[in-house]
Amino acid sequence: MEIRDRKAAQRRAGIMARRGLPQAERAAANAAICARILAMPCFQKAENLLLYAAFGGEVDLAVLAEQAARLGKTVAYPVCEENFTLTAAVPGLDGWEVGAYGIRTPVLERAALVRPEALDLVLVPCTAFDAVCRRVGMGKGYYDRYLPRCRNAVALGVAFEAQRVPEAAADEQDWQLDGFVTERKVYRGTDEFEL
Ligand SMILES: Nc1nc2c(c(=O)[nH]1)N(C=O)[C@@H](CNc1ccc(C(=O)N[C@@H](CCC(=O)O)C(=O)O)cc1)CN2
Ligand SMILES: Nc1ncnc2c1ncn2[C@@H]1O[C@H](COP(=O)(O)OP(=O)(O)OP(=O)(O)O)[C@@H](O)[C@H]1O
Repeated sequence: MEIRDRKAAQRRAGIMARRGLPQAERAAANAAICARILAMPCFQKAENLLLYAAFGGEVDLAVLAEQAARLGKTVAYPVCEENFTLTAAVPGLDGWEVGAYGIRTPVLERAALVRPEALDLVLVPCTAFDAVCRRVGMGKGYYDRYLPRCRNAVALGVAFEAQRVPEAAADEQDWQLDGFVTERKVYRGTDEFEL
């Protein structure tokens, strides 16, 4: 099978897997993942974070966002712009709308922007991943284009164990993540940073 087709199949299966988690299991896994990230040096040291607003059964990082704000960290969210680029935006007062793909998104006009080089930690959603931290996303390449610009940030994938596959269908363009966090453990992708 072509890599493109394997990717599409893993994407479909991963979306089904993350949506199919029973409510109680999902809640427990979300809590465990947030607790795990909270304990990581790469989170504790980070001043500027890029999170995401969960949709389609993704790991929900709301508890982590709350704690990060309480700790005085800057918490930005991705906004989809032209040519599949992302902008990191910190929502202002009354600063949310339903944006591209039906995802809750900061209103750019009321947001403070964070430059990609200023980010210390990027939490990356996925549809499927593997133990060496290859990632399959939603298929538009937003993060593959954006992560190389975040040259000072730890890129940490976030997923449920149910989304893990033996070998993710990644290609040359797919950005290698520094690690992946699930409810079970932290997987290490590179040794560039302390996680
Ligand atoms: N929470 C969250 N925010 C994010 C992302 C993400 O994966 N999760 N993104 C990460 O890139 C960007 C948005 N990328 C997206 C790309 C495609 C589709 C989408 O729904 N595509 C198809 C259907 C996909 C399918 O079911 O196979 C469509 O357009 O209909 C959604 C988001 C930026 N924000
Ligand atoms: N760094 C890049 N520069 C330009 N185009 C890219 C880059 N990375 C990926 N693309 C293109 O984007 C499209 C989608 O890529 P891919 O299937 O890897 O997305 P994905 O990683 O699953 O999605 P996402 O990052 O949005 O969650 C492909 O056509 C690919 O060629």
